[in-house]
Amino acid sequence: MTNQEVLHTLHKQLIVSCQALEEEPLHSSFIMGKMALAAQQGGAAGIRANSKEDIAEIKKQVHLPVIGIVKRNYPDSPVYITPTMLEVEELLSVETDMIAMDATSRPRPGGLSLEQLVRKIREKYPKQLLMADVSTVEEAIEAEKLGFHVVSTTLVGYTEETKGKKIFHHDYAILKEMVKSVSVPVFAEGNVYTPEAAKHCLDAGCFAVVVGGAITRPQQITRRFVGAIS
Ligand SMILES: CC(=O)N[C@H](C=O)[C@@H](O)[C@H](O)[C@H](O)COP(=O)(O)O
Repeated sequence: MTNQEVLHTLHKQLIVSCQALEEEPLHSSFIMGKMALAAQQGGAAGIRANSKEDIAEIKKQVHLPVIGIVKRNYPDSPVYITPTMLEVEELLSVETDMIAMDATSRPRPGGLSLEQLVRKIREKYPKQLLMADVSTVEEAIEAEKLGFHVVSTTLVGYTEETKGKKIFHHDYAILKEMVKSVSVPVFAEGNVYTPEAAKHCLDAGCFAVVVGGAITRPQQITRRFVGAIS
C-alpha cells in the first residue's frame, strides 16, 4: 500500500488499537491477531498495535494498514512509545504501514531530541509514514514542523502538564483547536469509550478515530459495567 492509499483507507474511519502489555491477561500475539481479525470483521479500517511480534501476527490475520508502536521504558526518560531508533528499526523489520511515536516535549532517552530522531528516520527511510503522539496543541504544531505526516491525541492526559485532561472535555475543545492549528490530519485517540464519542471526534474535524480499551481490553470494559451497577 502506498502512503496515499493508507491515508485514503483510514479517512473518517475507525482504527482499533489491539494491545495487551505483559501484565495484562490477553498478552499474546496470537490473541492480538484474533482481536485484529474481529475488528476487521466489525468494519475497522486500520489497526494500531504494539511490538513487532504482534504486528507480524496481525499482518497474517488481516489486510488492513497497521499503525505500529513499540512501548519500552528507559530509566532516563518518561517517554515510552517508540522512544528511540532501536524501536523504529524493530517496527521496520515487519510490515508497519505507519510508525507512531511519542512527540511530546519531554526529554527522550539518551538525550536525543525529537528533531534529531525524526531527521535520522527521514534520512534513512524517507518514505516512512510517521504519526506524532502528542498531548497538547503546541506539540502538534511542532510535530507538523518536524515533518510528521499525522498527529494523534494519544497522550492528552498522560503527561504531567496535561494530567486529568480527556479529549472529550469542554465539548472536544482540544480536538477542535488542534484541527484548526495544523494542516496535517489529526487523529482522535485516547479514552473514546462509546460509538457516539467516536462520531463526535469525527464531527469535530478529526481525520480518523482510534479506539483501544473500549473494544479490546475486557478488564476495562468489565470495570465500567461493575462501576455502573455498584
Ligand atoms: C497512553 C498510552 O499509552 N496509549 C497507548 C497508545 O498506544 C494505548 O495504551 C491506548 O490503548 C491507545 O492509545 C488507545 O487509547 P484507548 O485505549 O484509551 O482507547
